[in-house]
Amino acid sequence: MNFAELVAASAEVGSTRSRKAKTETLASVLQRLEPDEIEPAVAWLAGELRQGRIGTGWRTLMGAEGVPASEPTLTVAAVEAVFEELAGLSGAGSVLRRRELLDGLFALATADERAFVIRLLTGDLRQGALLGVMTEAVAAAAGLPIEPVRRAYMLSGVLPTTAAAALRGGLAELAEFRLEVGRAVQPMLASPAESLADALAELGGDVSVEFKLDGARIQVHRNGDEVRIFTRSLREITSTVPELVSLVRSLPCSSVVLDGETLALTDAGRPRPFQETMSRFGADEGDSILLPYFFDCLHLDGKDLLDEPLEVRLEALKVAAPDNRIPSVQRPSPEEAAGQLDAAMSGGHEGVMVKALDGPYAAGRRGKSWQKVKPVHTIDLVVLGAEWGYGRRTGYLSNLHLGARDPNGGEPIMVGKTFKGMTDKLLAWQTEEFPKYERSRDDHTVYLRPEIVVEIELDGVQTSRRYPGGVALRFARVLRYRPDKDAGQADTIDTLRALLVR
Ligand SMILES: Nc1ncnc2c1ncn2[C@@H]1O[C@H](COP(=O)(O)OP(=O)(O)OP(=O)(O)O)[C@@H](O)[C@H]1O
Repeated sequence: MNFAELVAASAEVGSTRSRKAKTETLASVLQRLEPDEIEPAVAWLAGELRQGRIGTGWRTLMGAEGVPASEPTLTVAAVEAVFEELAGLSGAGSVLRRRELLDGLFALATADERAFVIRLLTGDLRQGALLGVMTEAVAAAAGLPIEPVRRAYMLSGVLPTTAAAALRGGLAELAEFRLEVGRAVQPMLASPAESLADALAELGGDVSVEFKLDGARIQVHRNGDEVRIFTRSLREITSTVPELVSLVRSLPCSSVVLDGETLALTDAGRPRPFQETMSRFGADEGDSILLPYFFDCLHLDGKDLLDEPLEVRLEALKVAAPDNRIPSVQRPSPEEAAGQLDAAMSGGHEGVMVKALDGPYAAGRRGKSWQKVKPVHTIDLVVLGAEWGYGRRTGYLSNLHLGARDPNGGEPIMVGKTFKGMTDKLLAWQTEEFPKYERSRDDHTVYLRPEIVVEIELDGVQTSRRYPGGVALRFARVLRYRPDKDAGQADTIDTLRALLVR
């Protein structure tokens, strides 16, 4: 396929708010691709490179000048070949070769194609929010129902691979995706419940009511002595959490996949701040000790359990990790369930999860069979920009512009601003970190690529004429940043609108 067609389709997807129009445009591109072009094209349309980052900063790119081509001649395959070579470069001569490759590519590219390549290589096109729409487009293009595509995506964790399988091999090839010990799957998510009583009323009595610990999600894979640990967004963190690795290695089983939450505790046994847990997911090993609290078992000793009801998975969990389970009660009376919520809150935790005991592990989407009950209302929003502070905050990036996710895969929709809840340390961090995501700036504000997710505590929302989504936050304050989430996992404008009616 001509690269120009893909570039035009990407622009078209970006310029409409309609989910249907986006899906149709994407599906029509997918149908016209050569088999080898499917994977790169799906990645690019979501603003990603299959090769990850390929070391071409702004500076290198801006050096590539000259008159753009007047006629498009590049193909998707030809552009991918250049990216492949760029990704493989290292050592002596690589700077020169990079320059040559980019110059060669730019000489053949039209102005639109150049702009697309630059935005792709700098991460400016990255659109986690588009993944849901893309999954639907893959199903439509392949003429398949959505469920098998979603399931294969959950099992592979990689949409381009899933798309290639769906389009080239249909249902038969999708069915070949299995849970593979060692390869992360998309985690199952929960829906928010209004209250404990509501969750119990909706799910009936056959539930597990578990502490909702305020740590960070982990997915643990063990095959014999080999252990791998992943975050919520499927990033591998095995090397930074040695204490979890050795604990998992000592569990009484030979192969296992566990889902859980990890956190560090104070000497008094209370949870340490979330930031401390997250910092252990970075490069440094830190000095706090992380403990795992498992709540699900997806595989045990050769048997896949994804399609088994939760009750069976919890039995397996009892066998695999008897001493590292999250506190839970099964089939509680309403009083026992309320007692569980009280116990969680007085232990310094976030709330409880109420889970249907007959539900399979349905990943990737927010289902009703897991419901979270949290007395304090928080939402995850995308940082769109920050204004320079004044007075005591002069020189610091302070007032945040906040956006909710567009469920149809468009740019986040601005819903308010806040400069509340920030410590001096956080202000310093924002000032240092935000310019790395800069899209543009004016005298007052640095505008950012929509990638950073922040958890906001709020009193509610109100209707607004000023903001484009028709809703604005009321008394919003920063609770913490969520480096374990990307913009595709932020809360949607619909979630905020639903708060209007409360
Ligand atoms: N017992 C539990 N069962 C499942 N998830 C739990 C449990 N305790 C804590 N969690 C955490 O809660 C999250 C599930 O809530 P949700 O699906 O809303 O994800 P989230 O958006 O990260 O949640 P939140 O923003 O409320 O922390 C999980 O990702 C996990 O990290």
